[in-house]
Amino acid sequence: MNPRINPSILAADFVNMQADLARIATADFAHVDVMDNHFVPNLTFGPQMVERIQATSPIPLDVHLMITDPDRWAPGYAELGAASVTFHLEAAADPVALARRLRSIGSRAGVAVKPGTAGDALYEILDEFDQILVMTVEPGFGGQSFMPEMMPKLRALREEATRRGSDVWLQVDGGISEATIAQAAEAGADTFVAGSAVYGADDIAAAVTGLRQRARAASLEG
Ligand SMILES: O=C(CO)[C@H](O)[C@H](O)COP(=O)(O)O
Repeated sequence: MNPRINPSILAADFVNMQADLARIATADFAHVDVMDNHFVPNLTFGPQMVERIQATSPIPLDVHLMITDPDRWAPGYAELGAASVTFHLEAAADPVALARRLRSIGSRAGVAVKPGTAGDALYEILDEFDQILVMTVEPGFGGQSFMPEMMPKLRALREEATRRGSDVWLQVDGGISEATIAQAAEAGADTFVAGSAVYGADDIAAAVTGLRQRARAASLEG
């Protein structure tokens, strides 16, 4: 497994975004949290800002939409050129139609599930997605504690993907650090979002490398 490390720019300095994007150039994707203060009780930014981030980022964008009515808004983020667009299963009226639309625009289609949402709702529609995001905190804020109780859901999704011969990426987001990443890797995650653990480090490139190494070692053992 070649783990992907996606720093969450929720932990970046919003008024020095260009510099903070440059600091994560050795990572795989910049994870961009779009929050609308409806689906989650926090507000970040919308398409105008994401368009500028897309133009400025040295690495592709992994957009995570924590918004209501993604059926209406998600395609616009794919049209901006985001490499992946992930919407929440809980918010989408027609997840399959939306995933197909995102793929038709040229973006990877992702679906996210909150901690209280079961993963098995996705089994029958796994092939419609390029990545599944298992939230390991309640979405809305950075700096929260990792929820190890999400690992059975992640493990079951990995087993189901393997059983179906699916190459879907399994992503985790929330509380990922050097102390927690191994658990998620052992349970089957291959893509790791980390905000505080990356932007809070003195040496960001070393933090990205450290997370990658830990995930790779754990996935080999797991
Ligand atoms: O989606 C998110 C919050 O909803 C963030 O991406 C996530 O919380 C990352 O922050 P940290 O690594 O500090 O937990």
